[in-house]
Amino acid sequence: MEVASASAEPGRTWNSPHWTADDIGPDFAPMLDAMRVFHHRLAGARLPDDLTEEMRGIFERLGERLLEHQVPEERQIAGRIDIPGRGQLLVPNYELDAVEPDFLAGRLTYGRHFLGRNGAVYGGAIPLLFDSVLGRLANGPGRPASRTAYLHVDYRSITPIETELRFTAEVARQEGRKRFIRGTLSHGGTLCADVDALFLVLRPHQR
Ligand SMILES: CCCCC/C=C\C/C=C\C/C=C\C/C=C\CCCC(=O)SCCNC(=O)CCNC(=O)[C@H](O)C(C)(C)COP(=O)(O)OP(=O)(O)OC[C@H]1O[C@@H](n2cnc3c(N)ncnc32)[C@H](O)[C@@H]1OP(=O)(O)O
Repeated sequence: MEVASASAEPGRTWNSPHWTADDIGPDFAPMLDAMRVFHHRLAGARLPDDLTEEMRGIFERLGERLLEHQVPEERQIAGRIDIPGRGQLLVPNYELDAVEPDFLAGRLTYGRHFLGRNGAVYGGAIPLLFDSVLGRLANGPGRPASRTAYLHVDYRSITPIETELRFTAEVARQEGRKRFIRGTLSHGGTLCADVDALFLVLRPHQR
């Protein structure tokens, strides 16, 4: 496996380090998909004690096995690879339908893991999505790395779980180091939330 340095490279962009499917083996992405399904079912479950105990044992044993495979951030795969979900479990998985230099559009479904109350997505999971999608646009190909300075999210209507949602993100304008990006999240014709964000291109000493 070739090891690229994410943090020491001044011109790094969205895709650096550039891990490929060869770096993860055939089972990594399906294993994460299984974990996602597990998260949703766990959030929706009332567990009997014997199953809780069995699961605790399994997780403790698997957690122990992961210890010997810990790597420094520069070699981390999670969140650094261009596969659906970017190889991590923090941000809800989404699919991109349109990828242009100044515009992205896509779809996602928040599962039960992201439930707040009454069938609605937990509010904080929405800026999480926006930071990821808008951050991806802000740090797109040919753009030097930038960091979120603010995300202003307005919740316009309840965002339902287990329902396909659509999002957009577009570069509104660029002023020097400042990239102003806005986005929307909708359900059918209903706007669920929108966002105005500022990303600041990093100065040479910043990382
Ligand atoms: C955790 C770091 C991650 C870095 C990511 C880097 C690379 C990405 C590479 C690949 C991409 C991969 C994934 C992308 C996916 C998601 C992206 C997520 C990105 C994040 O999730 S990242 C974590 C959250 N993020 C922070 O942890 C920021 C903490 N913070 C700072 O690091 C500084 O605060 C900084 C750098 C923002 C600014 O500091 P600075 O010293 O460079 O700039 P300065 O203060 O001089 O401001 C210059 C001009 O911007 C105006 N300005 C500044 N801040 C403003 C604000 N909040 N509101 C309105 N205006 C503001 C000033 O008013 C001035 O304006 P003017 O020039 O007109 O006077």
